[in-house]
Amino acid sequence: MNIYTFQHEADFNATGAGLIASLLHTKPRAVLGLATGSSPIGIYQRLIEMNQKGLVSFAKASSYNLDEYVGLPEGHPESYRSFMNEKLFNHIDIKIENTHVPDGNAADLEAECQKYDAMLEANGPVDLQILGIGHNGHIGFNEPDESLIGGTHVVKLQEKTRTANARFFPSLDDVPTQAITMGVGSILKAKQIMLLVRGEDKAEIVKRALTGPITSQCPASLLQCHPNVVVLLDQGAGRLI
Ligand SMILES: O=P(O)(O)OC[C@H]1O[C@](O)(CO)[C@@H](O)[C@@H]1O
Repeated sequence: MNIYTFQHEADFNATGAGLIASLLHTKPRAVLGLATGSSPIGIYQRLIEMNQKGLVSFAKASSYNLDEYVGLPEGHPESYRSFMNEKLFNHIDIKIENTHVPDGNAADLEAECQKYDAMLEANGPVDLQILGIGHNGHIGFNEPDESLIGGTHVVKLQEKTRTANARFFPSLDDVPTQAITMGVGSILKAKQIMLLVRGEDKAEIVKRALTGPITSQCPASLLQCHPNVVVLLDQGAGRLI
């Protein structure tokens, strides 16, 4: 595992964007595993700038997002599809039909999960999976539990997760209680994983995940088992490493 701690936000973003861009240079048809959250936003912004200057192209690439809330109306500003369109897809040359986010409004959520896994199986493995981490150690929305699920599934969000995300909604009651998430098995199948973490409030969980015991009570600790993980931290998140 290669862990880098950055003093300056610009270097964090340039390194993350550079890794994605060099993958696309060597493999234009790369399959990208994408994440929402605040940590990748600057990297997406940088990729938009590079794409608009002709320094990188997504024209042949495809993407699979980690997760989506269940039950938000289509076009809701806080849905992860809206986030991705707004923060990245609408501004680069990726073909929107090659971008995939689980459908949290599917009439049959179980069938939607199976469909997502079948697509990943057919078009994967993911070349580069971007991840954030929750305060409780979740990756995607794989919450700490006695056991974890390998494939895409519907998950009940923990109160800690809903509270952390309440800042994006009018009130806690408006935060969905369920989500669809790729499972840890699918995440760990990626050829390379880039974990992005910013903020002092994540320092404890970063330390537990990267140096503590490997346990389902901290899903991000499973990353210690993966052969090709790069971790980008800002100074706050890397304070205890
Ligand atoms: O990037 P941030 O703001 O630390 O947030 C990370 C969060 O985003 C997600 O990646 C969203 O899918 C979650 O796994 C995690 O809760």
